[in-house]
Amino acid sequence: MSYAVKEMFLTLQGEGRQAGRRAVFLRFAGCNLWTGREQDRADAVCRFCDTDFVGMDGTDGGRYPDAAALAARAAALWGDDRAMAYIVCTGGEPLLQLDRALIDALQNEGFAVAVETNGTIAAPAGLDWICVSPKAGSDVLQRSGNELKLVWPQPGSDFEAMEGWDFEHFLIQPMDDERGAANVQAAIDFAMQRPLWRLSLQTHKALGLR
Ligand SMILES: C[S@@+](CC[C@H](N)C(=O)[O-])C[C@H]1O[C@@H](n2cnc3c(N)ncnc32)[C@H](O)[C@@H]1O
Ligand SMILES: Nc1nc2[nH]cc(C(=O)O)c2c(=O)[nH]1
Ligand code: SF4
Ligand SMILES: [Mg+2]
Repeated sequence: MSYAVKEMFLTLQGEGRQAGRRAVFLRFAGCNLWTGREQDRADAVCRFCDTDFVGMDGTDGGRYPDAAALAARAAALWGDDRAMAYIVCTGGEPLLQLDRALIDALQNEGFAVAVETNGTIAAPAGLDWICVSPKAGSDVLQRSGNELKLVWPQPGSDFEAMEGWDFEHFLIQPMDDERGAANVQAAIDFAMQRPLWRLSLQTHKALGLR
């Protein structure tokens, strides 16, 4: 199978329980909850997305013909010492494309393979780290994983039901939009009221990292 990739780059994971970890980011093109076009945002299921995932025009973007070719380029971005090699598959919605063949190829290059998903598509077997970020108004099929990261505030999110899902970590992350500091305060209030949940900040934005 071929893969449509928006961009790939080396940075630090900015969010969640792996924040601060050196990581290759593999951003797939396309999402099932928004076209990515601004004129469609108001009618989308997911309306707060902070990411351009349209097309294949970013750094190291393009259509990769097979899993081995994509994994080889990711490995070149990481460098030669693969002892702690870590790749975050994101998007867009990575589970539209990430399959067992690509997970195997990435692991053969020495990567631990993480995914950032909206949870509407069940994850393939073999992943090393699963982050599910539910979107209000969508049906979450993937109810297990390593971390559940809820962007807040999101009216209509059933966070009490989520607390019964099978995750190691529950994170509450302020929505980055024009309300800015009010959303940060809302997330702080949430974490203060519900000790199961920890605050997750998008540290890469504050630090000027990609
Ligand atoms: C761009 S999404 C791509 C992966 C997948 N489609 C998903 O939604 O999880 C990566 C992460 O950024 C989060 N995110 C997107 N827009 C955001 C925003 N405006 N503020 C805070 N987090 C946001 C998502 O919830 C998700 O956890
Ligand atoms: N540094 C950095 N950390 C991130 N964590 C999740 C991201 C994403 O867009 O999925 C992201 C991103 O785009 N950059
Ligand atoms: S599901 Fe993820 S990639 Fe898709 S629009 Fe929402 S935040 Fe963006
Ligand atoms: Mg991002």
